[in-house]
Amino acid sequence: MNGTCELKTKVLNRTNESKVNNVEQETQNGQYYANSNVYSYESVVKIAQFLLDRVPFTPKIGIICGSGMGAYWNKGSLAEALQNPIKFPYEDIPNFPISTVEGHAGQLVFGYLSDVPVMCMQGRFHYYEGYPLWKCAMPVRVMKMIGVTHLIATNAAGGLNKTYKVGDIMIVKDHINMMGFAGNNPLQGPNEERFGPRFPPMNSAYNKQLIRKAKEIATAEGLGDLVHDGVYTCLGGPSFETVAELKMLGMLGCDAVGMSTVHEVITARHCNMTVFAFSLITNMCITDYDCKEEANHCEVLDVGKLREGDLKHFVSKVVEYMAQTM
Ligand SMILES: O=P(O)(O)O[C@H]1O[C@H](CO)[C@@H](O)[C@H]1O
Ligand SMILES: Nc1nc2[nH]cnc2c(=O)[nH]1
Repeated sequence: MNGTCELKTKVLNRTNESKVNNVEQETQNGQYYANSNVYSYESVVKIAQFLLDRVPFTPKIGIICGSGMGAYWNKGSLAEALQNPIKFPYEDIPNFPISTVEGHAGQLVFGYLSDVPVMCMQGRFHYYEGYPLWKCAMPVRVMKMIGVTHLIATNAAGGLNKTYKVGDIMIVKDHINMMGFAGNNPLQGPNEERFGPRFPPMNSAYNKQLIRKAKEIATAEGLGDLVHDGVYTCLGGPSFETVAELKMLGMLGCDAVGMSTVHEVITARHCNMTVFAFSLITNMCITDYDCKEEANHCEVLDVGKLREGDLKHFVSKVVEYMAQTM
């Protein structure tokens, strides 16, 4: 595998400061909230318009590729499989953050999956990269402004549920917003009603019909043994969890743990997108003090590579089904 576990040379200091300042200036209006989103509604529309001006179709399905699933060296990966792709490196999109994590190529790709137009984030943004949650989730709003109604969020996660195995797929049926417990939420700050309501409900965040159908698809495609549904939780990272933390998360009812997705889903539901999400279980969480193994990002990327064919096939079928229901 090319480039496994070498930190990208593109690091935060390549962020275009003047671009970021533009957004801040548009939104300050004499009031600045340190913890709140500096992307005004208009600035998100502008980003969407920049992309719409350059793409001859408008996708209704948006996909976020998890670690290893959107790596540029994984030629068989989901993002690399889009037909007739039009690619936008993040640094070329006005006011967009950049990806700094190995396994996240750092580009938006528009193209066709099973003849259905989609847009795909080949690389997402994480809190531990230094981005606030509202910035990590901002591209979801761009998707919405482009016309996306259905979000597929994928991630790599550690398996807490003892019945899971490395390489399994956990369809997310619910999440526990641990960062929210600590008062951190992507919707913090003044609410922009044009995106959604001040107090969005989350009890039906993950579409039940899609969960049911995805399980049927998995069975029909011979992936039934790999697929579970469960509860995902996101911690801030970048450190992996201690044994005590993992034991606690298990007791709380978490089946898988990662460092993403929850803030994207909250933002998507806030603007009324239909959400489907799944985790690729890339490692089993270590809850035994005598275990000599340690969690590591190489393993996460390697399992993404191993499962790329199955995941591409699974997502293509889910996309086909979604397109029929629109
Ligand atoms: O959630 P994604 O981006 O798939 O990646 C997961 O894998 C990385 C750790 O190996 C972390 O970024 C964690 O969030
Ligand atoms: N927090 C966390 N994120 C992950 N991403 C992939 N595996 C893991 C894990 O074990 N813990």
